[in-house]
Amino acid sequence: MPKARKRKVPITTSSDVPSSTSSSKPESSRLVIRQFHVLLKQQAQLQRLLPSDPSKRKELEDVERKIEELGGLESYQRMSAIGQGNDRGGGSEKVFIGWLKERGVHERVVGSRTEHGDSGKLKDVSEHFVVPVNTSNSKKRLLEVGALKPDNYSSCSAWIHNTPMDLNSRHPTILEQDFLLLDEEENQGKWDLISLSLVLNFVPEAVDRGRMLNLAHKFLRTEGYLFVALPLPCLSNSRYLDFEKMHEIMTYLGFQEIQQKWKKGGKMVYFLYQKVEQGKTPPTTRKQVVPLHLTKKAILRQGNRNNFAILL
Ligand SMILES: C[S@@+](CC[C@H](N)C(=O)[O-])C[C@H]1O[C@@H](n2cnc3c(N)ncnc32)[C@H](O)[C@@H]1O
Repeated sequence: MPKARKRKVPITTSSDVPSSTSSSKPESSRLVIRQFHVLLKQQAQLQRLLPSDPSKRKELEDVERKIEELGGLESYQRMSAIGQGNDRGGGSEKVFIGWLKERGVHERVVGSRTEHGDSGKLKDVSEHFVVPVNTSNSKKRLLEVGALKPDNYSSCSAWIHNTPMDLNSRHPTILEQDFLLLDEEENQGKWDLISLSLVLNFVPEAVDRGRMLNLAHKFLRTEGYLFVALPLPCLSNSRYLDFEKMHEIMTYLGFQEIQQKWKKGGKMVYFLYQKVEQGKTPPTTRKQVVPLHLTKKAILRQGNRNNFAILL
């Protein structure tokens, strides 16, 4: 008898919508997270098709209804916060902070400036969010994209000025903002540190993930640090992305990989990148014409894989 084929379960997929989204069990939260990722991807695809194919409206409405039934972004964030504790033994900020300390970043801050402490060195970005303007010895300006909690970096407040941001703010001090829609001119070279922890895998379209990394490069000052955390299967078991390709994408964008952390059979992979000084980047890796193979999905591995990809 032929062997029954196991159904492929991509990293972002699950088959059933759980009947309740209020459970705090890790399996239940993972289920909601996966289901949510699938629906977001479907929503993005349908939104792209809708202008040329109005018949997609009904499908889009169905998908959006399912997102609502799952509890929307708020439910997803609640489940992610549970996952954050259960799967990783705490937030990934610990990894980022540890790496920054190893590099002595915390030692280069003179004094501990408060948000309003240096007159003339502050710039209003909104009514509530004040970010210090770049000075080499001032607190490091961190943009934490995808912040579920406002105080992830409070233990480093002497040397980090954090601006937590999310599509859906869960706290008055978290800026509600889509990173992809930030003003490019206003943010160019403005940040010392950017964190994209479990954010790239939330973004439904591969080209938007590439754009997110490109913007992160633009928004960092030269030699600034980018922290990226992803579920390990995004690299270890993707049809389209592996460690080598990730390295190629990041190098092309103008990042140097400084640290990498993951373990076999583990759930997460963490990277620390540094924005390479303009003059030091080899001319061939600068942003001229993007090599074709970085703009299209190319199969790297066959078999039972997920479809995670990043395209430039
Ligand atoms: C899985 S949670 C990650 C939370 C936390 N950073 C962690 O490591 O556990 C992903 C968060 O990223 C946010 N997010 C996704 N795309 C975003 C964007 N373009 N701009 C701002 N936030 C975004 C989502 O709203 C969600 O709250």
